This record gives sequence, C-alpha cells and structure tokens, in this order.
Amino acid sequence: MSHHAPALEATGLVKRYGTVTALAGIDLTAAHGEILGLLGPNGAGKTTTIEILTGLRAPTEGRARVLGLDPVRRRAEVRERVAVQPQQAALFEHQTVMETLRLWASLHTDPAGPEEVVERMGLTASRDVRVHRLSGGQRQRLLVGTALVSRPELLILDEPSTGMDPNARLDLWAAVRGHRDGGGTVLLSTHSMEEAAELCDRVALLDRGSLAALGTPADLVSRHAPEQADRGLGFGLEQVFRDLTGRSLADADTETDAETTQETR
Ligand SMILES: Nc1ncnc2c1ncn2[C@@H]1O[C@H](COP(=O)(O)OP(=O)(O)OP(=O)(O)O)[C@@H](O)[C@H]1O
Repeated sequence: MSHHAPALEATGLVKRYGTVTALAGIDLTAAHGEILGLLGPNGAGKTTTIEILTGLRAPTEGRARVLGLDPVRRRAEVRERVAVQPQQAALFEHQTVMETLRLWASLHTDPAGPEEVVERMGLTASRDVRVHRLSGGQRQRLLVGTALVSRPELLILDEPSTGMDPNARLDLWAAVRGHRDGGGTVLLSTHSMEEAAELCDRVALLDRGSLAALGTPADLVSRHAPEQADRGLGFGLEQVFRDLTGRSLADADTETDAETTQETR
C-alpha cells in the first residue's frame, strides 16, 4: 500500500472541452486525515476537478493520483478505497433509509454498520421512512451515508450541503469531521464560504479554472484580508476571494439559500 503518497495529488491539471478551458493548470495535494475544500463560484471547475480525481474523466494535460494510484488506470482499486457521494438517481424511491443503507453495506466486505451510519447522519428519526418521502436535505444526508458505509480511505463529496437547512448541515459537518477524526481524508466542493471556513482544514479557492489560493482558512484570511479577521472566517474568505479575483462568491451563495428553503416541507 502506498501510504506515503499524499491522499490526493493533482499536478498541472488542464481540462479543455473544445474551446472551453474548464481547468487551466491546477496543483493540489491533500494529506491523509485532512478535509480539503474546493471553494469557488459556479463554473469555477470544482466538479471537473472531482471527476478527474475519481477517474470519470481523463485530464487534457497533467497528472492526478488518489492514494498514490492513477484513477483511470487503477479504477477498480480506486473504487474500493475511495467513495464518492452518489447522484440522487442511485436511490430507490420505495426503499426506506435503513433498507438503502443495508443494501449499500451488502456491496462491501467490511462495511460500517447501517445503524451507526444512520445515527452519524442524524437520520435516526427517519430510519423507516421511504426515500420518496424524505426532504431534499434528508436525501442528501442519505447519499453521503451510502458513501460512508464503505469506510473509504478517501471520501469525495460534490456540494454535499445543497438543499440542507442549517440543522441538517450541522449533522453533515459532524459526520464529515467524524470521518476525518477516524483517520479518513475528505475532499469536498462547496460554494459556501461558511462551509469552507467551518469545516475544511485547508481550502483551495478556484476561480475560472485556476487556483487563486490554497491554505487554512485562518492563513488565507490573515495573509490576504487581515482587516476582516475579527468578522469571522467565512466573511474573511469572501473578502480573500474578492481581493484575489475581483469577483464575489456571494452570488453563488444566494442560490444555495434558495435551494435551502426546499428542505422545510
Ligand atoms: N461536458 C462539458 N462540455 C463543455 N463544457 C463543460 C463540460 N463540463 C463542464 N464544462 C464547463 O467547464 C467549466 C467548469 O465547470 P465545472 O462544472 O467543473 O464547474 P463547477 O465549479 O463545478 O461549477 P458548479 O458549481 O456550477 O457545478 C464551466 O465553464 C462549464 O460550463
């Protein structure tokens, strides 16, 4: 096992779709046991980065490694050790929360117990509820739970808190921290500066396919926006992004708030 390699490593990643440059040369690493956030507005290249790291797409140029493995060539091994939060379509609408988690557990040799996962995701009260009756935020948490069932060394989440109300978000954050505290590594994308500031050990600020900055939230704020330090790190990160790119993350965040209202029904 190549445990000395970083948990993930991207070197000079470029991705072009015809004339569109989605990634313009990104360098990233995450250490084992770290929560690394990809923070950027819509179209910054977060999903493309994740798709390359999970082997769904090959980069146009550059190199990606997860747990020391080439995600395209060593796909089978990567799939055993890396879990990606699945899409909504991976859920069966007529199954209950527990049935869903048991089904996912049955696909792995040494799964986490569904009971433990349901509790970690704050879904105990909904354990016997069918998927089609769950709120948007509950479905999201169930999807993250299905990824946790495999006890992955690396957990990859693409905008996991979309559609969640503030309490659901706290449950999600606790589960993500729990995974890290158990030795796992987490890569997550977000367009919420608050989520990046509260949850991530280090944050990569992505803007139009380029890395604007990479560091701990506290370091980024003290280096680029020290005058904002006492207004909170989330606010500070917004200012860092604005200073470095001349644009705002907040526009993207308004969209999250609109989605969040769907949770209450
Ligand atoms: N299959 C594709 N064909 C053409 N262009 C694409 C394709 N996928 C992504 N792009 C473009 O690449 C850029 C980066 O997109 P990407 O989805 O990685 O951004 P993102 O940061 O994840 O944004 P979002 O929050 O909207 O998902 C965008 O300009 C997007 O339009």
